[in-house]
Amino acid sequence: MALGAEWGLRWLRSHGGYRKQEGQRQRGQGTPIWALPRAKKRLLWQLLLTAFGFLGLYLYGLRSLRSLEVFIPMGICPRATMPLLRDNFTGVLQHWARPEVLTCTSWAAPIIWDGTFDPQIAEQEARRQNLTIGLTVFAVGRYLEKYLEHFLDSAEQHFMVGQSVVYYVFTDRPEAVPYMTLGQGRVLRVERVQQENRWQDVSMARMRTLHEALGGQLGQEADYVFCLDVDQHFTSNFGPETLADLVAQLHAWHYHWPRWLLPYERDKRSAAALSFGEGDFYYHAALFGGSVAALRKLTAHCALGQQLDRERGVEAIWHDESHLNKFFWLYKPTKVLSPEFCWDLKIGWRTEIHTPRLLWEPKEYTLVRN
Ligand SMILES: CC(=O)N[C@H]1[C@@H](OP(=O)(O)OP(=O)(O)OC[C@H]2O[C@@H](n3ccc(=O)[nH]c3=O)[C@H](O)[C@@H]2O)O[C@H](CO)[C@H](O)[C@@H]1O
Ligand SMILES: [Mn+2]
Repeated sequence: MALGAEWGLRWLRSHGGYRKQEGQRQRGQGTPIWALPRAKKRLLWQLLLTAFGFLGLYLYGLRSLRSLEVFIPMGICPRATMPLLRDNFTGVLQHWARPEVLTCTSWAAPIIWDGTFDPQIAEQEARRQNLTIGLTVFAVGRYLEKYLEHFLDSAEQHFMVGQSVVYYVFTDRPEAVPYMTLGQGRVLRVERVQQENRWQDVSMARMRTLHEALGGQLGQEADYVFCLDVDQHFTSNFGPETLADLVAQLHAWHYHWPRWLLPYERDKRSAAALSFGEGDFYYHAALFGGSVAALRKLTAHCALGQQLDRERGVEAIWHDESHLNKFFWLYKPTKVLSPEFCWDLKIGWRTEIHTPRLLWEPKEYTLVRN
């Protein structure tokens, strides 16, 4: 406070000085900076310093403020729940390996963190079950050139390595999909979708398209499916330990936040609305997955909610993500992935993030969005 007052006084003083010098200013137009009167120079410096100060706060201050959120506890698993915690592919989870984070939900679903599961056991189990795993991704408009190749390349290196995988690329320009040499047991199918006028519509239209695909060939050939955004890439092993009937991803920016602060849709007119007592976690729409039957239900629910909103002339704040969050509130995921599975480097370094599996690409909306 005292500092602010001091700053204000100094500013007023120098500003007054400026006014006094007004006449001089007009006479001396075009005067170089070193020849400016003292008061003006002081004002100039103060403006410059303030601008740099705000820039610094914006670039580093907010980030350091954000890094304090790790001290907001995520909660702990009840002791009675711990022995029950199983990964459907690795068996009992070693939740004691990660005491600093939340490893289960209140409905006893595991939250998968690095170190709590054995990836090799999961791989063997998936092979034993002879599974085919689908990976869907949309690359419409400029998202195709910007992200698709890197996304697929990285998936070849890290996504379900050693398993049968079928990629489904949905795009408005199938001919522009880059040619890829795929590993054994992996195929890529390209499906045409229409371009939409707004990027929000491309994002939301995914739910209906996925619903139809899951009812068709994709649903017949895959046992489990993951549906991903294209503006990210795999950086480490993303294997069968992530599989379950209904899989949700904790949003990297919100996993420490108290529930009432989470960016759910609050407008009651929207089908996605959650009131302040509702919601478990904030889930990220850039990654969700599950069995074909569960995903049929999820995509039908979200597509219908979006349709109802359109008819009422409203749009949920985070589009398909808002509807997804409503769905996961009503129908709880059977497995939750820690933010390690879909991390944003912009958040900065955190001890609890051991091995990021997917990384967000830097957001370059002006380049890719309409
Ligand atoms: C940090 C942030 O702001 N996150 C929100 C933002 O995610 P994003 O900023 O990550 O959205 P986005 O631009 O990645 O769009 C979602 C996905 O749709 C596809 N796509 C989208 C537009 C397009 O013209 N072509 C195309 O192919 C593509 O696969 C893309 O990855 O928006 C989403 C949809 O509302 C969610 O609400 C997210 O929470
Ligand atoms: Mn995205």
